[in-house]
This record gives sequence, structure tokens and C-alpha cells, in this order.
Amino acid sequence: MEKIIVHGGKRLSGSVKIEGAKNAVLPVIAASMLATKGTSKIYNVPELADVYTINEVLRYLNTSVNYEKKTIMVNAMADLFTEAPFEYVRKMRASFLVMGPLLARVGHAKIALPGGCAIGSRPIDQHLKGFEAMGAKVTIGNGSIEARVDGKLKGSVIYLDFPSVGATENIMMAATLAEGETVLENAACEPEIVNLAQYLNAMGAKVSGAGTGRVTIKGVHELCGAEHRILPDRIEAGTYMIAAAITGGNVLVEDTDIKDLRPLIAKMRDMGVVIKEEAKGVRVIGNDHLQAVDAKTMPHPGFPTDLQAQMMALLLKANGTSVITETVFENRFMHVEEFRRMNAAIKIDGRSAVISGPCDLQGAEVAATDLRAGAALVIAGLVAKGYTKVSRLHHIDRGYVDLTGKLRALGADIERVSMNDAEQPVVSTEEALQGTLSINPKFA
Ligand SMILES: CC(=O)N[C@H]1[C@@H](OP(=O)(O)OP(=O)(O)OC[C@H]2O[C@@H](n3ccc(=O)[nH]c3=O)[C@H](O)[C@@H]2O)O[C@H](CO)[C@@H](O)[C@@H]1O
Ligand SMILES: C=C(OP(=O)(O)O)C(=O)O
Repeated sequence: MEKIIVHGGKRLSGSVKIEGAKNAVLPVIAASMLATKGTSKIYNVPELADVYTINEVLRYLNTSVNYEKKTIMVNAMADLFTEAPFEYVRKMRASFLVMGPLLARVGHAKIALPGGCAIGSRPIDQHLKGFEAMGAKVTIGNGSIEARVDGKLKGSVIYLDFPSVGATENIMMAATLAEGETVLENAACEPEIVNLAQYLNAMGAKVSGAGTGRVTIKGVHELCGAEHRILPDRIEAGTYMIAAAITGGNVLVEDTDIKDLRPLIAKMRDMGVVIKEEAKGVRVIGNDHLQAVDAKTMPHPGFPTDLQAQMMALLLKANGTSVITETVFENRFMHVEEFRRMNAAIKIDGRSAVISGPCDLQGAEVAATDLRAGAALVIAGLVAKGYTKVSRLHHIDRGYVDLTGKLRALGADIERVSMNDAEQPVVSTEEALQGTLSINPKFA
């Protein structure tokens, strides 16, 4: 069992480099299975537990995957196996993204019901509605979802009830090899969807409109491996921007794309943080008198739910009352209880959290309840009095490359340590199981 131990009180300074986006690379790796010819070469791949997980899923499905120095080579020319193993799907929800490619290419997929971070029930009805509209027969039973189509999928007009990122990606991938044209309405507009569409088009697909609410996909006969670069991780960038701001620091966040960070930048500027665009990235200069603001999570280009917990950490130090409303996930306030252990004054009122700042944060033993909650607790620890010890780090490893090392390089007093058994916190069976399912020894 490992913990991150932070001793609060240091101002961050210097520069930090941002990795390729987790949420872009996972669908891109899944999409590589659509190629019946050639090898795909994917650059700027972050070294994350989730990447190892999806690589293992693809290997299990008889795809060759080689991962070295931030580059992945995928060759999917062999016959594919169509049943995705339970242990990977329950560990990472994005494993479900293999369903669209398998269905399009082989006409069959059987995948265990997906798991992932505990942030709400996260149904997949919109993915399935899309596959059914394209002619697939979907059955659910014994903890798995099976989809089958005789012959090829057929293009269709599909209206999503909510602009789901995963459903947009899964349906887009399925439609690339369908007969005729698919029009996806009320599609998600996230930058990661644009990145996926660019990759699909490089493979020979005909996808247009990605990044808008209406995506059109004209089916083609075959796709080939292609070269592709993963866009910068706007959530990792946002996490370091918030970390810099909360400490009143001065940090250059490098290798990022400022246009994808606009919803966060607008809020941070309202709070009094100075943010400048520079040739190499985004400079963040903190302010010791942060102002309270309200924020509401929304599908892109609204404020991202994946920065909600980190933003809450920042608002704990702002003067006045702030309200954060979470509209994307039904239960993404698990970090509130952990912040309270650190002396945070937060009340939950339905889908809103009311924060009375500034809080006199104190170091405490806390647990990462999900990936972004983990990062947010570390951020709060940067300004808490004394030591904050964050456990359940497997959540953080899903989405952050060397969070501890990067913060230490910026001047934080932080380390990652192995705790002996006597010091281990009690974990649920679910958590314990997750901890033993690691694929790469690095994350064991
Ligand atoms: C790997 C990846 O890219 N993960 C991101 C992706 O997750 P993911 O693709 O799972 O998120 P979705 O956009 O699908 O989910 C958003 C909301 O729609 C609901 N929903 C979704 C699908 C469905 O069929 N039915 C349904 O009701 C979900 O329960 C949730 O309340 O987008 C989320 C929203 O920006 C981010 O927080 C995740 O980091
Ligand atoms: C919720 C997240 O990821 P996932 O959809 O993979 O659980 C996230 O990246 O914050």
C-alpha cells in the first residue's frame, strides 16, 4: 500500500510538461482494431495504468500492441476474438469502447458490464441505442452485454438524449465500416472526439462535423493503420494550473492547448488568478486573495466535470461563498467528505456543493475516492497546515503520470511512500480487488 504525503506551505514555481490526453488515447487505441491492413503508430501516449489496461484488452482480443517511449504500435490484421475479459472492463470503463470497433469489423461483441470510478451509475444505454439503430441485436445477461449483427451495420440517424462522450466515440467508430451514412445528433463536442475523428480519417474513414453537435460518418469498406498524435491532456494541464494558483505560485504549464482550457481559465481569472498565454504554454500566477465564484459542470465547452474536484480544492481558499453544481454525473461529490476531514466547510444541497471560504485547511489522512478526487486532495494538501496523507493511489495512477515527481519538481514538499501493513487503512473488498488486478508491475 502506497501513500502520497504532502507537507503544505510551499509556493510552486517553475515549469511542468503536460502528457498526451488519457481520454483521447483510450478511444484511439480501441479504434486501431478497425484496421484490417497495416500498423498504426500512435505518438505522445502517456504512461498511465489505463493505457496498460486497454493495451491488455486489445492483446486479449488478438491484436498486437507494442508500447515503448510514449509510442504505441498496433497491428490488428489477425482474426479478432470478440469477448472482452471481465477483469479489465470492470477496472476501466473505457474498455467498453472496444464494442463499436468489434461490432463494425466482426459483427459480434460480448463485453462485461463496465466499471470505473465511483462517480454515479453511468449507464450505457446511449451506446446501445446507437448500435441497435444500426441494426445490431443487443442482449444483456449474466453481467455481460452482447451485440450481434448479420452482415454489416447499417447507417442511421441517431439522436443522443445526452451528449455522451463515450457513446459519441463508440457509435462514430462503429459507423466507419457501416453500409451508408450515419448522422449522430446531439453528439458530444469534446476535443478528444475531434482527435479521434482525425485518427479515423487518417485510417481512411469519412467522418465530418466532429467537434460540433452533428457528426456525419459515411461508411467505407476498409480501414488501414495510420500515424496519429494524441492531443495534450487538458485535465492534467488544468490540475497543475489549479495547483499553481492555490499556492500563490508562478508556474508555466507547457505543451498544452490554451483553447481547450478556456472554461477553466475564465473561472480562474474571475477568482483573481493571472493567466498569460506564452509561446511555450500557459503561465499561471496565483493571488493570495482569491475571490469566491460559482461553477457548473457541463458538457464541452462548459466547465469540465473532470476538473470539478480540483476546482473545489481551489475554492476552499477563496474569500466568500462559492457554489459548485455538478450536472454531468449524479454522484461526483465523494471528495467532499474527504475535504471535510481537512477542516473544509462544505455543505451539499442536491447537485450543488456550497463552499464557505476561506477554510483553514489542516493536514489529515484522506482517501482518493476517484481519480480526480485524488488529485484534488493532493492540491488541498499543498496549502494545508501539517501533513496530508492520501491513500488509494491506484485511482490517481489511472490518469496522472508521476503526479508526485512533477509537483516536487515545482517545489512542493511531497513524496510517495510505501506504508507497512500496520499502517494500512481499511479498504473495501472492491478496492482490495482492484489493487490486485494491476497489469504492469509499475502500478502493482
Ligand atoms: C475515458 C473518458 O473519456 N472518460 C470521460 C468520459 O466518460 P464517459 O464517456 O463515460 O462519459 P459520458 O459523457 O458518456 O457520461 C456523461 C453522462 O451521461 C450519462 N450517460 C452516458 C452514456 C449513456 O449511454 N447513458 C448515460 O446516461 C452518464 O451516466 C453521465 O451522467 O466523459 C466524461 C464526461 O466528460 C468524463 O468525465 C470522463 O473522464
Ligand atoms: C472519470 C474519469 O475517467 P473514466 O471515464 O475513465 O472513469 C476521469 O478521467 O476523470
